Amino acid sequence: MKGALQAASEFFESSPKSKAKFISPDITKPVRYDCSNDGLSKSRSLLKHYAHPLDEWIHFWPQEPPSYREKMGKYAVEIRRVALDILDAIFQSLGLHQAYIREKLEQGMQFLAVNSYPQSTKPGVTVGLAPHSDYGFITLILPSCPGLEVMEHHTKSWKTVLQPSDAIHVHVGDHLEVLSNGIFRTLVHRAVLHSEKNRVSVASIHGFPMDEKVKSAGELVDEEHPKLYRESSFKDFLDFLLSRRNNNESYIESLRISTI
Ligand SMILES: O=C(O)CCC(=O)C(=O)O
Ligand SMILES: [Fe+2]
Repeated sequence: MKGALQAASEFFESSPKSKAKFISPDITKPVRYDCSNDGLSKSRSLLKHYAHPLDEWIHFWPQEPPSYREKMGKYAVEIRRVALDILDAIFQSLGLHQAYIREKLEQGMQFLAVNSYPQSTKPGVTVGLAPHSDYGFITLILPSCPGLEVMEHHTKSWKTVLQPSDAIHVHVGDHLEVLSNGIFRTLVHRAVLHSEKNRVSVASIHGFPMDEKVKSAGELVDEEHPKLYRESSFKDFLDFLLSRRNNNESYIESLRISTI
């Protein structure tokens, strides 16, 4: 965990030229650096890269700092193991057929969002990353210091996530809401700037393979519990992002089946 945070900080501190290599308007790129700070990223630089299967993607990752691939690669493998264990427990709690889901997760997507936020220069709350929910089943976040806030479901108010050292924060994403047919709810969250220091975080997002549709599990749909969401894949999610540009609809809202 220390190695991942160190690799993240050193990447953002590396020369503008070495980071610029990864800048691309194409959001489907397996590695992409974005420091444009508009829309979602109010004040954040982002390095996003695919991480599973590691052998397929690691040679696209940054080589600056020289230890980046080794440190972030080690973290990616370990955090995926934790994520799959947590997902196993979640699916078990829902009474779902494990083998099918396990198999899809084995081949599934993992990507890392490596984030960097400057220290806040103004007093009061300054948002670095605007409110959003994540697309996958679960997200595991490793931050260098506090700054994450989550929208509590029942009060609709922001709660600061306490950040004991060496702790990983885990939250539910859109596709777990779909798969569980609304039993697990996606979590809206945002990142605020720290008043005294720069902050980095590494978010690891886990889902099914790129083209695999996620739908509400058959075991959780019956006459009393109608299907609440349309099925979709990671690819559909990317298409949604590309087509959305002009409105603020969230992905999960776009999947909801109207009951009226
Ligand atoms: O920096 C954080 O704590 C949150 C990052 C995040 O929400 C994301 O990368 O999707
Ligand atoms: Fe997020």
